[in-house]
Amino acid sequence: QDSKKVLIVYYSQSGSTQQMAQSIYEGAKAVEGVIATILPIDKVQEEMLLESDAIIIGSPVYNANIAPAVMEFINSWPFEGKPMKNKLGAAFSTGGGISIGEELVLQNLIQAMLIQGMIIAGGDETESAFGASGVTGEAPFDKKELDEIFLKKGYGLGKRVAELCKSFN
Ligand SMILES: Cc1cc2nc3c(=O)[nH]c(=O)nc-3n(C[C@H](O)[C@H](O)[C@H](O)COP(=O)(O)O)c2cc1C
Repeated sequence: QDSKKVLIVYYSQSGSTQQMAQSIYEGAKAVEGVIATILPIDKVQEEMLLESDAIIIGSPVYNANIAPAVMEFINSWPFEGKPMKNKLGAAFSTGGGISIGEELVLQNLIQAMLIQGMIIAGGDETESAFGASGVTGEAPFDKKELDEIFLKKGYGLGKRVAELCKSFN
């Protein structure tokens, strides 16, 4: 059986969503027989999307919405013939404050992937049921590094998606 390919893609202006992406990558690559790749959205080529078995997408919260660059990225995906259908998808986000958009962004990313016909997975715990999200600007989480509590959700999401990928044929 060929190795399964998990692609982790993100947009990040100030590095927090990138930190979350990195923890997801660590979780995914810990699974044997899975090739994990991590890339900012502007480096993703269509061919990479098409050859991936799973795509995990991350966006910062911008005015309680997906960052426009991430939405543009998803809007650019091929749709004719639904080539993304039945790929596994998952979402992550970081937001400045608690409950001012993180969850909305996860939901919107999930909905966009469902339009593409993808199969959606959440994280490995109830606390990451819609994907992995983290708070970056409100106390006590207003530190340079993303808090361990959020990085752990990211790791668990990456690992779960990679394991699910392996169990799919
Ligand atoms: C234009 C703009 C709008 C934002 N709107 C929100 C918001 O509505 N809710 C929120 O929680 N954070 C908001 N933030 C904060 C970012 O989501 C937060 O700092 C995030 O962690 C940045 O991710 P990055 O470091 O990967 O760029 C906003 C930031 C910017 C630049």
